[in-house]
Amino acid sequence: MSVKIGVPSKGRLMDKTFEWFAERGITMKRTGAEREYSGAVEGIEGVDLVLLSASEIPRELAAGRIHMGVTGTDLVREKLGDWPSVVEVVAEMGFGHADLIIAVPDCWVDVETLDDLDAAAAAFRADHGFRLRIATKYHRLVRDHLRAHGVADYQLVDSQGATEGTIRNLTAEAVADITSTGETLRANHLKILEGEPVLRSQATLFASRSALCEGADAEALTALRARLA
Ligand SMILES: Nc1ncnc2c1ncn2[C@@H]1O[C@H](COP(=O)(O)OP(=O)(O)OP(=O)(O)O)[C@@H](O)[C@H]1O
Ligand SMILES: O=P(O)(O)OC[C@H]1O[C@H](OP(=O)(O)OP(=O)(O)O)[C@H](O)[C@@H]1O
Repeated sequence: MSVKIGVPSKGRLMDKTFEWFAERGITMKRTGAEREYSGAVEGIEGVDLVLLSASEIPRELAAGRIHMGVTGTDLVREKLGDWPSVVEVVAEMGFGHADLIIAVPDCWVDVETLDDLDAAAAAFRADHGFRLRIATKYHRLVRDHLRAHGVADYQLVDSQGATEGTIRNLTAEAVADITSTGETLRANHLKILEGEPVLRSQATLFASRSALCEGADAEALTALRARLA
């Protein structure tokens, strides 16, 4: 079986991934019609390109349906429990940098840190009779981070996009989301809590540890690993 590499199917992550492989003598390109998700690999034998949503790449690696895959560290850590036993980090690729942060409205002048958030959450519950809501799609990472910092009196509400808008829409009081330039937070009058982010993420090339991968062409895999080393 050829070696299958999963790559994000569109946008900057795809373009930068293609550039990264090109710098190592491997040409990846989309083929077919403009909207057709088919691709090809040149410059190395026995390697196939699989174009996928970045958020589905962790699951495909875990299942062993792809042997290698490029996606953000954030998505692998969020979607795979005990991720080091499921995938191996082959290379951090030096692009797609983003921080997973927790943010609250600018106007919450008494809330600058996680300790402040904890106090505000207790007061919020006493005032409103329900727990302060934090909108996010990163449930596992945010829950672990808040537990590690002793924040308990909150609830997560799911938001799969436009998360910074949930406060304006009155469906959450705080958000936990990825930021890179900070523009979306500023535009929505939100400020990041002080301290380390929940996670610093970047685009990373992962290899699957799944037994299903054992069928991959060993020669092609060795040649590919050597090229990427
Ligand atoms: N503003 C940003 N700057 C840098 N990296 C970002 C930014 N937003 C998201 N990312 C990163 O890009 C990766 C893909 O995120 P995204 O949520 O867009 O993927 P997706 O849900 O698979 O997209 P789609 O389903 O639309 O194909 C994640 O690892 C994330 O950290
Ligand atoms: O710090 P910034 O540079 O402003 O980037 C941050 C934004 O980028 C991502 O959203 P995306 O554009 O992927 O849309 P989404 O909200 O639908 O996920 C992320 O969820 C933030 O909303």
